[in-house]
Amino acid sequence: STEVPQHDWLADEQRYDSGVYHKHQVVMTRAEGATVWDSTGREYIDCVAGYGVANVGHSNPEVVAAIREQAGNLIVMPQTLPNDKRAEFLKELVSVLPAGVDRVFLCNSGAEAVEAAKKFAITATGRTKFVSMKRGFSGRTLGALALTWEPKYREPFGVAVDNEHVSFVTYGNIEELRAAITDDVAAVIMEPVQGEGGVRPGNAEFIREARRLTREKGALLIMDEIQTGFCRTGKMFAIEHFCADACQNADGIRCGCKAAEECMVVPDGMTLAKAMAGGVPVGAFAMTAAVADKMPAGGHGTTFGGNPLAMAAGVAAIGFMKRENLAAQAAEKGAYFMEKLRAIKSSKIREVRGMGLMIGVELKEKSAPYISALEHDEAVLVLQATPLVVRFLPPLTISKEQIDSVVAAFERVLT
Ligand SMILES: Cc1[nH+]cc(COP(=O)(O)O)c(CN[C@@H](CCC(=O)O)C(=O)O)c1O
Repeated sequence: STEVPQHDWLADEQRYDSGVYHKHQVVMTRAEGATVWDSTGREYIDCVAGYGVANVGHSNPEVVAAIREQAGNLIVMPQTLPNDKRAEFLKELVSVLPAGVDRVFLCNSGAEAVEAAKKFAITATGRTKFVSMKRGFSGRTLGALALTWEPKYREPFGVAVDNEHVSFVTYGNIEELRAAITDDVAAVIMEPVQGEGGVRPGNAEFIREARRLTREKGALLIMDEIQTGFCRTGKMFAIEHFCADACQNADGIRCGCKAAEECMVVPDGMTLAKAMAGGVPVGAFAMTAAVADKMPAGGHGTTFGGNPLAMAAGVAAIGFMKRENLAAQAAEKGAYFMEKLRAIKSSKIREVRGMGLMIGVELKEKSAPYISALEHDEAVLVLQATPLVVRFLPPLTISKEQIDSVVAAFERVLT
């Protein structure tokens, strides 16, 4: 049952929490697939999925079984001591990454992956400047925050956020990008589809030019696939949408199949996290050998990175994605979802945009009241992505019937 004894969990969480989060007045106790239940037994359709983490569905049975088995065998083992599950995960992950991006630093979150990316880029190039994107989001830790555009996230921390070494360019603007990549730039970092910044898909010309310019200038290209990765956008990784068609191999799950120097988009590094282990906290900076080999031994580290529990969950999650062809599901359901949203006749909608099941609806007014109405009146959970955008990040296992219910609910709250 999802109902828990009527202890006031909400009061306890609010009393002891740090206070950084705006707490919704609910207590979520169980989830399965794309459904969540609260402590009163109320059932929700979930288009939050833990901020785009539960791609394989909440409590995916294969992931749960893998966690159960591993928990009984071995939960912790630091990375100085090799482990079978970690080796299996690394092999499975590299099998779906672009060719040549086959050395991985394992950690426990997206921000940690970005922090690692910065350090590896510095040792790989001997440079310390970065180019990031306006409206980009890289994380909340101080190093990742310096690459994150939104001033309200950075301002409270003043000069502790190192803005001296970061320049921001308009996403998609090749001229600005060209001017920003000076000889002291270690790396350009960008999301193939900007998520928290309002669900803004990139375009092939910009991404290919970023690849060409960074190669020319001796800087790294780092693609942040923390939110777009693992089937979310209709491909295993979003950069595959921007490969030249000729580069797509038969099963389409792997780009960069050409030699790296020819490939138009294969990055020097990719930051990964969120859905990678089916919901268990995990992060990674995947990179080429040329980048990995320049980091001094012992130059970075993490206690929990590569722990056998997360690794076992990750092996199960990636296996599920491949076997269920989850990327194709996301592509098909995403097209269906966006078609239904575009069919809504409402003067409040400015634009429906996205890729696969990473969808944003930009309204002509603040989205917060509609997000709140969806939760309270319609039992549908959705996210914001800047003040005007409603963001839908459902589990990729969501059913067409659930999509229809979400669209009908959205239409009702807009009228
Ligand atoms: C592209 C991207 N990069 C890095 C991160 C940082 O990952 P982590 O350290 O594991 O949170 C996130 C989190 N994206 C969520 C931001 C949540 C927050 O406000 O903080 C999101 O898009 O909502 C991203 O979407």
